Amino acid sequence: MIQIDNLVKKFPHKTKAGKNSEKTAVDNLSLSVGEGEIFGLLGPNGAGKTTTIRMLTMQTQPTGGRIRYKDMDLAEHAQELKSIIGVVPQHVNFDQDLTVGENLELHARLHHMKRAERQQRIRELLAYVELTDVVNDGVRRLSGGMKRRLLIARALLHQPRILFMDEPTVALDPQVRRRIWQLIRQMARDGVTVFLTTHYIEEAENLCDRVAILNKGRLVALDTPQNFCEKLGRYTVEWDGSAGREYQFFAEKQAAAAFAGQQAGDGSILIRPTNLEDVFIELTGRREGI
Ligand SMILES: Nc1ncnc2c1ncn2[C@@H]1O[C@H](COP(=O)(O)OP(=O)(O)OP(=O)(O)O)[C@@H](O)[C@H]1O
Repeated sequence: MIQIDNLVKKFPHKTKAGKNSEKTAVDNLSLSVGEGEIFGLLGPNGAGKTTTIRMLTMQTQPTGGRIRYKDMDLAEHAQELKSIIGVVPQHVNFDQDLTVGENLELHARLHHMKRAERQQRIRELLAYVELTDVVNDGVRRLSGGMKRRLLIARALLHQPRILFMDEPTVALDPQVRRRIWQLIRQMARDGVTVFLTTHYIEEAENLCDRVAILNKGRLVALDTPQNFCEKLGRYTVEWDGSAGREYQFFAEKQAAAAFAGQQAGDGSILIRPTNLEDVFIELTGRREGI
């Protein structure tokens, strides 16, 4: 569905000495995403996630490389391919003076949808994201979670086959986040391919079929959350070492237990299932600022 080959984005940059230079935000990224998949791009701040999504959604030109949707080159078929993609931006960008319904109406008109089709689709989508009751409310009055759901409804109006979501649950509380996850899973079941960025490891682990870990613009690893954990070792032993918390990974529970047993008397020792955060830390070396 999505094929990315050797994608590069460089920005002009001034060095500390004031010299003109270039900064590579996305460095030779190649990956592919299948139809109906929920694919996550996970990385710390500045990893290049937003820049990648901006290239994939034609908001900025790549410096190099190739993007294809359904075997069609994005650079050659931009107009045609625009109709199959939807975008949920990181920041809420509605017209704040309009109601929920008016915002959707405006967007549908921009997509040249006919009146009857517009009305039906808006009704369907408001029901889908459970916002029917607030159709006549001004968007200013919506909660953060409602605004996110409205962004999703707006992005789905023209029935895109691929939905790009940049940090879909940033700054939402855990309950609202889970509600959005349900909605994303539902969309994937309905056949929409979802490509999202996140810096929440829990989001990638719970929601994504496959996860690409990006660090400093480079693809560090790509796999299913389950395979990532199995490759590292399904069991983690952690304890307070001389240099802070230390971790060791084991494929078998008995081996983890035997290792922990050798440290008898250390009250800080813990055996638990390995999670994607352990994988992320091993691969990026980052324990904070994810
Ligand atoms: N328009 C721009 N001009 C110059 N540098 C840029 C521009 N946009 C992004 N960058 C740089 O490119 C790198 C990647 O930024 P990007 O926003 O893609 O990262 P990110 O992974 O989305 O981070 P975050 O989680 O903070 O949103 C950063 O070093 C950033 O400073």
